[in-house]
Amino acid sequence: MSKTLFDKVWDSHVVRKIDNGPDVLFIDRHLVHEVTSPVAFLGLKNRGIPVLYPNRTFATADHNTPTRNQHLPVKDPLSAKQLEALEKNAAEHGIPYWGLGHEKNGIVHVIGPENGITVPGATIVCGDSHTSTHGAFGAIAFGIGTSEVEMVLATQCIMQPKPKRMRINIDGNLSEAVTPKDVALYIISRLTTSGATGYFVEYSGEVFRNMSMEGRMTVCNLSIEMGARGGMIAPDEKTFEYIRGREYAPSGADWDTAMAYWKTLHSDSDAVFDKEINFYASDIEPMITYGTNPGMGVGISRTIPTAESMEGGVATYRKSLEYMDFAEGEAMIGKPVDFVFLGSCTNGRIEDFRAFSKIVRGRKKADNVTAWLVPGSHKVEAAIREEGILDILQAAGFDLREPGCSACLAMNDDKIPAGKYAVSTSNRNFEGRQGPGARTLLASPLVAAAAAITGKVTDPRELLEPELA
Ligand SMILES: CC(C)[C@H](C(=O)O)[C@@H](O)C(=O)O
Ligand code: SF4
Repeated sequence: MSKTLFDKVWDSHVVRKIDNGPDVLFIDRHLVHEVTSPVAFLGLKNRGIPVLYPNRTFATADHNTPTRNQHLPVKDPLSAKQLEALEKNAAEHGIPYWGLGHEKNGIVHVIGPENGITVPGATIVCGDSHTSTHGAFGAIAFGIGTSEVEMVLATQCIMQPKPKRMRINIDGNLSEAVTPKDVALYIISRLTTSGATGYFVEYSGEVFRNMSMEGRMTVCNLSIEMGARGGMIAPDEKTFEYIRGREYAPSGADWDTAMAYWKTLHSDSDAVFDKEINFYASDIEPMITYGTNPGMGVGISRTIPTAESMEGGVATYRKSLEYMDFAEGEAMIGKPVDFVFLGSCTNGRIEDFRAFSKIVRGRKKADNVTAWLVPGSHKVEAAIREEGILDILQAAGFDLREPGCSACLAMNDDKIPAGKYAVSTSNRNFEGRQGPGARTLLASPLVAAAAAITGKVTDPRELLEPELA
């Protein structure tokens, strides 16, 4: 029988089917961070249960971590406590732990792929919603709650109702300065933040085939922001090349066995989806959000939609604009910007720093902008130095911080002050997300770089050298 990619991976991990209930799924890889794991470990302790497969579990510190002076003790007492708890729990259960300063440390969704933990056909969970990122490799990856983290630590299984299948197809070629982030923000603006609720999405078509692995990760990362349980892309040569030789990836004869399986991981030509959606690459321009959810995005050259043009939720819409201190019908171009944040599990990878540096090369940071450039991991940081990107950034008046989630959610020292506008490459623009009262404009690294140089919302196409576009 023909199957979708999602069905192939899901069905091969079902340990037991419960009548009229969820499936019990085997979980290949479990990623753990300091925020959602302490209570789960405590639960195990109280019940006297060990971690079943410590070697399928990987722990990193990312959310509560400072992005300056990581060699010094963490000042915030709550953060310090969370980090200590994770280190202690990992040591007690024999789980690899990559704490602050460790060469493999970084944001959980950046380090998984980087170290070859993320592979096609795997089931991957983490107590974190953006676990969907790992779907870029053709894995089924989704976020879970703390009680489920405990369940996975104890049994390496999870109970999950099977989501429905959606396919989003985009053919054609992306225009100049249109990045994977713009593709994702475009999809969410069209589907809304609940448009894929109850579904697991497969992205297909030329646009995703032509995308780098980093770009695919950005798109899958944002799947959760349209309500999807996760998103995935069929693995291809690019995927295999990315994984080959990474530390936790299969090697030798295991590589050949893995490849034989991975090559079967695509939706069969006559596979049936519960919902299919088609968009066209030529309709997408560099995007920016104007409101307080990731679905409130427009092409950067457009104006803020009027309340009348919104389908329902006018009161929420108006409240959102009030929070942003924006008015209906205003142009986005030219809006003043106080902060620029380049980083997060959405856009904190090397390709994002390359894109940012393309625009800032040979120019100067605007005086009115505070810029926080935060690599997603130490490996990204090392690549930024090795590729000479740091020199370009420094010459333009920027500096680099140390890896972590940083201003993506302000659970650490990096908080955007109340009332200030931040062009941010992260994934959420909810009220207070980047700090109490902070106002977030989600965008790509190119749009962020253009804002950092001009001090206002600027179309990146104006600043790109034609041959670099
Ligand atoms: C802290 C964590 C539970 C949270 C998540 O699940 O996504 C965070 O990573 C976020 O991005 O809001
Ligand atoms: S970078 Fe942001 S979205 Fe990603 S895991 Fe950290 S807080 Fe969550």
